Amino acid sequence: MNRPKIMGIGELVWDLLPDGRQLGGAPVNFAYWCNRLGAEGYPVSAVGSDDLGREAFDRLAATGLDLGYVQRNALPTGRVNVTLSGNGIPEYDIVAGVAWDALEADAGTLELAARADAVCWGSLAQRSETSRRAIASILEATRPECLKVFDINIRQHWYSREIVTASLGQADVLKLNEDELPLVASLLGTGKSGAEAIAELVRAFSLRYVVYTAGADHSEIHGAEGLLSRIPTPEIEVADTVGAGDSFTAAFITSLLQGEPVAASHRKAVETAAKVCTVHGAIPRPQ
Ligand SMILES: OC[C@H]1O[C@](O)(CO)[C@@H](O)[C@@H]1O
Repeated sequence: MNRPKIMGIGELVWDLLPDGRQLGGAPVNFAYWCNRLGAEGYPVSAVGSDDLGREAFDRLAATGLDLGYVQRNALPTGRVNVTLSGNGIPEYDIVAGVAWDALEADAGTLELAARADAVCWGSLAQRSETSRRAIASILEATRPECLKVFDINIRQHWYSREIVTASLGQADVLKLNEDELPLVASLLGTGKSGAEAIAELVRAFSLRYVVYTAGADHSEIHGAEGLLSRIPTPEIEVADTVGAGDSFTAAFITSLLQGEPVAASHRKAVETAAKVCTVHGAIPRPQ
């Protein structure tokens, strides 16, 4: 099987969960799952020169990920206070002014971008102008055939109409969930909801796919022809849902690039996300 090169660009954080800290950050979770499912997954992020940064490196290195694109700078390593509701749904309090807010598009990263088969980014890492510019430069360095995946991952108030529309304009694939869809529809002033809002996004931004997850209910893949696949979410014992969406996107994209059809890639995504929900945190602790 071929090993597509897939980059996850943006935040790297320690998720401070009620039962301890876990590595996280959507792009890192994404890269981890791409790698685990048979792609070459590359996290592109930054940590500080502090103890948490060193520990993040050690923990990620133990997973076998290539950390050659994780930068180090003088800011503190990212941290997120995570509280969980009764059914394991997280709420995030994301510390600002941290290492991944100063991401740079260095020569090595641009060179990797020029060879990448897919790149994935979100809205949160674009909260700082520096990282927003770096992400734009990395996207610009990709080949036309590189699949551009915007996993919107709206967190707290860290998004804007400008960031969302600019990223949608770059994307081939959009991933969003049931809370994010109405938010995006209202940001863009479409006045539409549900499947109509998705169809409008596909049309307005010439998207190849919209990957839509509705938590414990179901998920859908949409294309220019409309609904392509719909799968009910399996019933499982949920530890927490942290990182479930990131692993969903990773499995869908990896499978597609490995040549699987949309429906099979969607099934793989559903299975992978279900697995992530049964463990605490986004990246399982090494055994
Ligand atoms: O990336 C922001 C937050 O979202 C997650 O990636 C889960 O999707 C967490 O690991 C992180 O704290």
